[in-house]
Amino acid sequence: MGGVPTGSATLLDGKTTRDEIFTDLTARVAALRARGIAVGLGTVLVGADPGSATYVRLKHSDCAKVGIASIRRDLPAETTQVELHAVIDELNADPACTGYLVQLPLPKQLDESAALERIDPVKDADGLHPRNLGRLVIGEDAPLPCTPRGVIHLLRRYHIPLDGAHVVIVGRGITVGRPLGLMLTRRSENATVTLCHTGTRDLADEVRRADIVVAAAGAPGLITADMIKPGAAVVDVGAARGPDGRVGDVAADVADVAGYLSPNPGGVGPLTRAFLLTNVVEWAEKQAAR
Ligand SMILES: Nc1nc2c(c(=O)[nH]1)N[C@@H](CN(C=O)c1ccc(C(=O)N[C@@H](CCC(=O)O)C(=O)O)cc1)CN2
Repeated sequence: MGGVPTGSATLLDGKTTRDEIFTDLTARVAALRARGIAVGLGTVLVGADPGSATYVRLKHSDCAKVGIASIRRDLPAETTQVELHAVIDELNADPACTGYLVQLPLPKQLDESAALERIDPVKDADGLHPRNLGRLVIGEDAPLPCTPRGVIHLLRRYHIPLDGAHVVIVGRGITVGRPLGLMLTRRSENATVTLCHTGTRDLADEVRRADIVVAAAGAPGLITADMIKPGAAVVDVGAARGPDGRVGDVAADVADVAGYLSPNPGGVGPLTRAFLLTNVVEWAEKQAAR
């Protein structure tokens, strides 16, 4: 589970793909700066979850690489909803912060939906504000959630056909499964999607029909080799944390059956970060064009 697969599948290399995106973003940020337009990404991290702390740290080091200013708000685990909303209001009002995110998950005492709704939708770097998710549902322009953007970009980068493909997504969360299903069924992607979850009966039968499997359940080892159609593309977005770090949903022997497989780490994770920066740069470019 997780790590670099050793079977015959072609690896979907997220790090190289991320570097390509960063090269492009660096030039676009410089072009904006030359026109006097600054781009600034903010993060709000509540508590000390080790996974979340790592992701936030990496997001800020990415900003430095492409020339985006970054603003950090790290709050204690016992932060109240009122205190969290005050920080969100502050970032909404800060002109140096052109886009930001609240790192999920939040500690149990906090209401995630209320926090996401409090973000100014034009500063929603993650595409998770209900107005922006609603715009995705009705096919209007909006910032798109970063991990689904990363999954689609990685599949396209390796020329894996989406048009007419049967994609089985395992996981119904708001950061991956639900928005990915909406994005893959747009006319531009034209895939057919089955959205599975922990309550799906005969999960193995559903997965076996897929040309492309996206595993985003956070259940280590859930997807095994016997569930994979030979030659299928398998994208592992699972993000459980084991004693040795991040652990994906896909068992190691899937690499012997799949045609393509994303490593985890080193697959979609780096692209989640790349598309976060892409969202803020795209927004700045749209503003500049108005
Ligand atoms: N506000 C949000 N919260 C969360 C999101 C999100 O899109 N917005 N998604 C996930 C976590 N996530 C983004 O924050 C994320 C996941 C993975 C990575 C990443 O770079 N992973 C690396 C390994 C990093 C490491 O552990 O050293 C990889 O897979 O190679 C970045 C961001 C939940 N929360």
